[in-house]
Amino acid sequence: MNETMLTYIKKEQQTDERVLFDQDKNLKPFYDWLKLNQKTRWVILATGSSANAIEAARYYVEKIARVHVDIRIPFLFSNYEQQIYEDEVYIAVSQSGHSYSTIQALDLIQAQDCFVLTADRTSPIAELAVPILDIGCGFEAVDLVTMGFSATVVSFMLMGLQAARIWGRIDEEAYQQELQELHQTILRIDDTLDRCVHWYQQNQSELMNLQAVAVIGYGAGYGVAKEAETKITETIHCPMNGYELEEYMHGPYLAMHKDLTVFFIMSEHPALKARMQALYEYLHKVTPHCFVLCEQETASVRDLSIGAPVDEYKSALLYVIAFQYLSYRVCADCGVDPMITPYDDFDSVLASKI
Ligand SMILES: N[C@@H]1[C@@H](O)[C@H](O)[C@@H](COP(=O)(O)O)O[C@@H]1O
Repeated sequence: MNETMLTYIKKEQQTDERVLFDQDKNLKPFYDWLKLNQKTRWVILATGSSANAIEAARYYVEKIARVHVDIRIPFLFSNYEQQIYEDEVYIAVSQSGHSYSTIQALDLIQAQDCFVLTADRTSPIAELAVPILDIGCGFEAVDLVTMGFSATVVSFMLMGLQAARIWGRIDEEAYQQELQELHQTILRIDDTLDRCVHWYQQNQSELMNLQAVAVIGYGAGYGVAKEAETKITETIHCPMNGYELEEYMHGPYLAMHKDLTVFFIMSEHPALKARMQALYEYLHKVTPHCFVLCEQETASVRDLSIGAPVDEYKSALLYVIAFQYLSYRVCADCGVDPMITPYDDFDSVLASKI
């Protein structure tokens, strides 16, 4: 049987559990480095889903380890931002290890603290003389990655959590509790997928006919919105943007119209959730195609509930499944194979992947 995106969405829970259990082996060079260094400016070089995954995990890492995470676009870094600062540690993230711009940017950083986080130790990025950190998810045959996104989120959160532990930001008890909470969140992935399947079925005819899409989030939900943008654009090919809540209110709202479908990621943050609710009240008078993603069960079949409270900072692991499944299912229902595109030669002609 051919593998599809769904094959890998279904593997997320067990894979993330493995990432958790294997962290000391897979992330060892970074943990060893943490014992000798205390650099608090973490520069990430990543593109596409890898950058989105770091965006989804960054606020957790920044909060628990008290570091600053700076996600840079590799091509801009290589061509315009070549200053290398001694107080920074550089982490290039590429699941496949084939993204040319990320490899090129990493190659420019010499004699500095740097690491590569990849799922393939034999890939071109792993050939650079840089310590390798393993995402630990193994090979994902479907390029439209889902399992690897989730595993990258977990890996980066663990890197932050270990920094907090090793640097004494938290004690052993707090570390164990965090680890357990992360595990409990991972153990809800399969249930969340079941909820997404049910939600999709209830709204199938509407979700199959997306004209234009906006996904709005804040905090970790912003990373989810950006990954939704990547995934929906790569698969369904409809006009699509992922926005941060307040940024949406500074211009993009002017492009709203009655055929726009809007997804509101309402993770638990007292002030921002209320602000998102206010935006929802306004937008849903303009377009009937509004969908809310939240913790609690509601009376509306349009709302996708993840069923129980989750730490806002860990919530991306659950909310992202809605957009992964949506991307897969709309293609399946429309009889489209997202792996087949008229632009199969793009990567080789433009050499964006090597
Ligand atoms: N179309 C793919 C994206 O889906 C992927 O997210 C990105 C980064 O890939 P990697 O994490 O392997 O560097 O590369 C391409 O742009």
